[in-house]
Amino acid sequence: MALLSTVPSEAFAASVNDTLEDERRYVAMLYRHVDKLRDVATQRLARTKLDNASNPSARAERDASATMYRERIRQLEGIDERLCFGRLDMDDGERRYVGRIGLVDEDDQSSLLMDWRAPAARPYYLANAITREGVRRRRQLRMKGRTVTGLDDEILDVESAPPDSTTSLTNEAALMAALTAHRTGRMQDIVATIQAEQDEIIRADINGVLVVQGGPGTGKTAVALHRVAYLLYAHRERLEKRGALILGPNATFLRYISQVLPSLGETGALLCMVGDLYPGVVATGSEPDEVAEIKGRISMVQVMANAVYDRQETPPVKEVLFEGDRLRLTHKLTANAKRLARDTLRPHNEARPYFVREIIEALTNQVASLIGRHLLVDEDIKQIRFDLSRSPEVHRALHELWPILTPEQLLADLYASPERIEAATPDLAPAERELLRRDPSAPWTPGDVPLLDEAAELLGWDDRAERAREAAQWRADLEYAQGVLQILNYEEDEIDEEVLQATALIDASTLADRHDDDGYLSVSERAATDRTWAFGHIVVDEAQELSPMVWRLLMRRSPSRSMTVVGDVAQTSDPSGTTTWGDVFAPYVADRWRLTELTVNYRTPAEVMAVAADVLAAISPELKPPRSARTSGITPWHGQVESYARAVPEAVRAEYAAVGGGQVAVITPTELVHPLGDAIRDATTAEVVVGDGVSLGAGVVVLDVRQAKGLEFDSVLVVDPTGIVSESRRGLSDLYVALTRTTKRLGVLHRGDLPAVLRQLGERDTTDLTVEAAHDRADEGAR
Ligand SMILES: Nc1ncnc2c1ncn2[C@@H]1O[C@H](COP(=O)(O)OP(=O)(O)OP(=O)(O)O)[C@@H](O)[C@H]1O
Repeated sequence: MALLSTVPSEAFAASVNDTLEDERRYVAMLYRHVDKLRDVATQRLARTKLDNASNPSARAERDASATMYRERIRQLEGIDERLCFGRLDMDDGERRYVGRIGLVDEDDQSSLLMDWRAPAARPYYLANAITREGVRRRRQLRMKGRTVTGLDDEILDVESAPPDSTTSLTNEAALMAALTAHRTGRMQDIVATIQAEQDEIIRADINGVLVVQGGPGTGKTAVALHRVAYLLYAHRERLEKRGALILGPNATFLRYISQVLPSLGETGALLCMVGDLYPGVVATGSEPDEVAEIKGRISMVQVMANAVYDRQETPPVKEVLFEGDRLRLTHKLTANAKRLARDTLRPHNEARPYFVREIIEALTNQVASLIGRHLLVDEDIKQIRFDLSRSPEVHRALHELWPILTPEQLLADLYASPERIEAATPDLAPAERELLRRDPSAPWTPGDVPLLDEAAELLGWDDRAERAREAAQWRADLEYAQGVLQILNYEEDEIDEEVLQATALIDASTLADRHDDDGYLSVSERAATDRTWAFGHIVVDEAQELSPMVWRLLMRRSPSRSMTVVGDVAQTSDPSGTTTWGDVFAPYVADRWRLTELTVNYRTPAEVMAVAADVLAAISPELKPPRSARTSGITPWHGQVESYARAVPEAVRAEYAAVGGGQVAVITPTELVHPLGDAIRDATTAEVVVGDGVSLGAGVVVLDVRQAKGLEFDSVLVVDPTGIVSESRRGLSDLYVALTRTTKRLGVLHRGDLPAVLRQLGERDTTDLTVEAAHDRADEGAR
């Protein structure tokens, strides 16, 4: 992809000025249109709220309408910023304004604004001087709030361009402005500057598994999110019914990307991490890598099957007391009942009635023999059978022989018992078995989620109705609370979700009968509460990190195998993750998956990428680094220091001053995150946040590599590279991730020798660092 400059001449700039007013008028008209649409939706919402629906179905209808109007208002608010960002002038004189949503003139149905996803808007991203696609001029509108502040024109038809105009092939001016802007802690959409190789992926066929491999900063996440917006537009009916799932690596990352889809006018996708994929379980626990690695192995499928098998017991003999008689279930009897139940090929809980029926039949025969069969008529036998099936002793025996199990119970019992672990894991070494042991009171971890899912399949566990009821209740609680807060005169956008939840506790029982129908749950809400939900499309980000067991779970949620999988096999940190895409998909789609690559790094400047390339070569000489879209003119540096506690806060102060209002990240081994965070807090006036769940807008954040996955900052200080490399089995990949989080500046601080792979860093005198920091402090004092 060529990235050429647009350098407007004076004559060209003058003509731009002439038209600026016209564009301002046009865009103002578009905003008036949007305001009108929003007013209509607001009025309809108000009217719907007044509707005193008298029966459950009318209430469900009212709530569904209210949800629809609220979504519409949210959509129109989301697209307000840079509503219109470009214009195409076609050869035949047609003008197409391109923006976030489509708007039409109500009188003549002509297009006022074309949705960026419409086929007719595509030349905006693809046309160049060689393949013009009928475009004569492409115009970028620069906006501040709702006002057009400038124009960038590209004349694609050289013949008709002003004689001294510069012809360029791409939107480089706008692209570079976007790439060098300060990071805010929230990912921005790229709708105005999507590049051709990205556009191909965004609009690729929805069917099948599409793998997008790309180095750091190549826009994989951005492309994946814009692809969801595109698919929601192009296949709205399918995705409205089945929903779209976006899976990301951690909560911080999900918050980081959470604004992108709303800014594209889409709110209908479900954002999750692996820990959320088993409804009803909050998998927030953590565990050592080696435990997670065992749980992620595909051999756990057999382990779970063994664990279930182990719960179907056949003791040598089982005695059951019934009305004073001691009945005997011999091994042969229970084994026979077990075989019959298993032969049904049903999951454990569903096969149980067959087992129970056999056992009750066997016990009925015994009781009949004890009384004397010749004395009994059919009615008596029926009565005995009935009494046995009501007997607590019989129930107890049946429970011991073939218990009804929930997935949580199966897994908790397994982890709690060395004997059960041994029985289920014949192929594990004793030390590995020991690693699986866990206290039943410990919280579930993301590694447990696919095992619970596997267990649910094996057990035939179905709690959809219960989950749906819970979700309906939750939604009802929130809406009630919202109502209360509005009575108290809060504006809707001042109400944060935690306050809502607290207020929701006021009167849960009133709510229960106000919303006794769950028919108005949105698709995402229904999908989130249903373990067996089949999504219309699944997007997986940082996909290299997923274990084989998680892939198995995801394939269950995508029977149509409609997936977009984005990742970089060079950035794999998780010991269960993958370094070869073929290995992931072969079991599910053989070789029927498509691989596409992104090759340009939009985040990391060339100076930093040159350093990271050596690390990449050390991971695997076959891996090629992406090409940086720009240089920064800033040399990445390293400094050897005696004490991190002293040097890091000074370096942070210097970097914070250097990025002037931007964001600085310290990326360091996990054990240093909190100690360094504390030391930095005392040394800077900036807001400093530390560790997971970071507030994304803070000036300084301190993270380990996993927490920094997928994020980016104006300046990155990597502290203790040797510690990062030795911290995990894939330490070099972690170092590669850490180095490539910066959009501008990179510094590396180390106590011992600099790792050889970082030899391209320019050496920096650390006394100089202290002097610079002191200088900044003096400056601040002067201000
Ligand atoms: N066409 C584009 N126009 C403007 N900005 C872009 C474009 N493509 C990518 N970017 C920006 O480049 C940065 C990196 O993008 P993104 O985070 O999607 O990359 P990634 O491939 O997912 O990176 P990583 O694998 O390192 O997490 C983001 O700030 C993104 O907005």
